[in-house]
Amino acid sequence: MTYRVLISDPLSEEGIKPLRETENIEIVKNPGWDETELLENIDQFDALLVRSQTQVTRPLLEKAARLKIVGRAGVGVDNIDLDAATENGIIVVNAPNGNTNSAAEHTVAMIMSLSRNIPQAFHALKQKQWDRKRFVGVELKQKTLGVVGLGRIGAEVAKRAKGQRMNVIAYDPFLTDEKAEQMGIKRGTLEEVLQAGDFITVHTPLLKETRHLINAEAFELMKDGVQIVNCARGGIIDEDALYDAIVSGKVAGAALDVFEQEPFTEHKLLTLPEVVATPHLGASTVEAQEIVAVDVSHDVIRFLEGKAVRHPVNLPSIPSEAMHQIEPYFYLAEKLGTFIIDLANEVISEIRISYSGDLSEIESGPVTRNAVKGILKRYLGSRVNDVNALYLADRKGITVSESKRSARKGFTNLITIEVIGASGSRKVSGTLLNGLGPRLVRVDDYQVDATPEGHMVVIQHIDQPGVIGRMGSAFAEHNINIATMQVDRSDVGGNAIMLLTIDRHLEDKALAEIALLDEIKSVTAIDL
Ligand SMILES: NC(=O)C1=CN([C@@H]2O[C@H](COP(=O)(O)OP(=O)(O)OC[C@H]3O[C@@H](n4cnc5c(N)ncnc54)[C@H](O)[C@@H]3O)[C@@H](O)[C@H]2O)C=CC1
Ligand SMILES: O=C(O)C(=O)COP(=O)(O)O
Repeated sequence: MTYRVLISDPLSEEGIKPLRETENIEIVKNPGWDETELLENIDQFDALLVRSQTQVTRPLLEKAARLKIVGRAGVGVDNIDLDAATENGIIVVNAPNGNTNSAAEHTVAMIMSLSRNIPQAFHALKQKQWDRKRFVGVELKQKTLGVVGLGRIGAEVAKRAKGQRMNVIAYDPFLTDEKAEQMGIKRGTLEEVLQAGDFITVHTPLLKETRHLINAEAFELMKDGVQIVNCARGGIIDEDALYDAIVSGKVAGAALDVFEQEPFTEHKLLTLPEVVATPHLGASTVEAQEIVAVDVSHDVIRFLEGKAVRHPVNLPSIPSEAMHQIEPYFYLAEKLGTFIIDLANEVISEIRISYSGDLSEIESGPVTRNAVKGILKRYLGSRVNDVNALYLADRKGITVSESKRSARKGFTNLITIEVIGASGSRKVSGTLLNGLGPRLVRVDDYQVDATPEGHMVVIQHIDQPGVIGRMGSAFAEHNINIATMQVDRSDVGGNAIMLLTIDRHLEDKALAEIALLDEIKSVTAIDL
């Protein structure tokens, strides 16, 4: 199968080498499509790689019938409708580390441009004006830099500011006193940071909570003559409020790399001499572009090869060590899920998944998603995957719960999936046997031992002499070879179960005839 990858923004050619070197990947790079053409063509692609320009909207994602993954070669994913991606089972990955250094360096360049009026002075000189008085600057030494958002980039900016002998005060909901002390900076509330900064730089993502975080009231709190830097996202600062604050003289200068609407050629802030700006260049270095493109290419390859991605945005990120531990259970969980929904054979309202033994200590979320995927596949086909399994279960009104028990129950690891429908509860348990792979070990309360794959049949019957023989003959009559057979019973002469693996699918006609035999209570064919 050939995977088709669309690259719709300028990505480093060097950086996408891993994709070019992977067999079965066909790349369409920068075809120059406008929004309508992109919408018309998106259904031909399995993967879409973007930077910040392409707007990955709900209509686009809903049209993208083949799309499995969106790779953002950079950090901010505010140009991607994450809810729509999740609902449509499309994983979004980004490259969060590759451009940190470049964005931090750009921020420092912006702070220094502001403090020494470099862009304005250069512009005047180009206009043949040798004007030294107008461009007297201020030193950074002993000034205070207020950092709002001390994540990867904010922290790098803080370190560099310390190199300029600035005092740094930062606000981030995750910043602890210990971390601040370690970095030699001060921790403050948002208000304290706004009040203390001679320069204020924002480094948060653009979220509902951070939209217009720096607004008219925030400017009111600031020192007169404060200078503002935004190399994070347009929209964190209210541009109208910034314009007013500059015109009123409250803000002495602003350096902006990002804007509420991009791209543009006319902007009212750019009419002000106090504003210096770049067209979203924070990550635009040869080095950063190569790293982010390599990172995102590797994640796309990993995903298309069925491996866990390193930087998921719409799935919880699992450290690779933990992933290594749980990945072997994905297959087992999915098969158990499909097995139990076929056995239950009715609309269910609840899924209970329990983990025992070693599994009680694992990060079980991804395993649960695979179990739910196995169940929902029977309702929803290939539309369901790890990304949307829980969302789709919720939308179908099915509750999913997890429990953990450290008791071993005879197995070092055991997953039990119970589904509950109108006629009651059905459950199945499976384990991963060291060196032997996945095993189905319990169906309802009966002990079995089978590999959960291929064609299986579950027969509920009465424990009486001759049933096993008659069953063998019945399958032989339909020319179906029985590969394995497991039998267990509740008590002598009571209810019993037979679990067969057979060499081909059991057709409805044969199943109906077998089900008519005496002592047989039910026959269920399960194809895993
Ligand atoms: N101009 C450019 O070309 C580039 C811009 N960026 C942007 O820079 C920003 C920061 O990127 P990273 O440092 O990599 O992200 P990050 O995720 O490492 O850091 C963001 C920090 O913001 C904090 N935060 C969230 N809400 C907050 C709030 N209400 N108040 C204060 N702090 C809050 C988070 O706790 C986190 O520590 C993002 O918006 C990203 O899109 C990133 C790279 C290049
Ligand atoms: O990584 C980010 O968040 C950026 O803003 C960089 O954007 P870009 O890839 O240069 O369009």
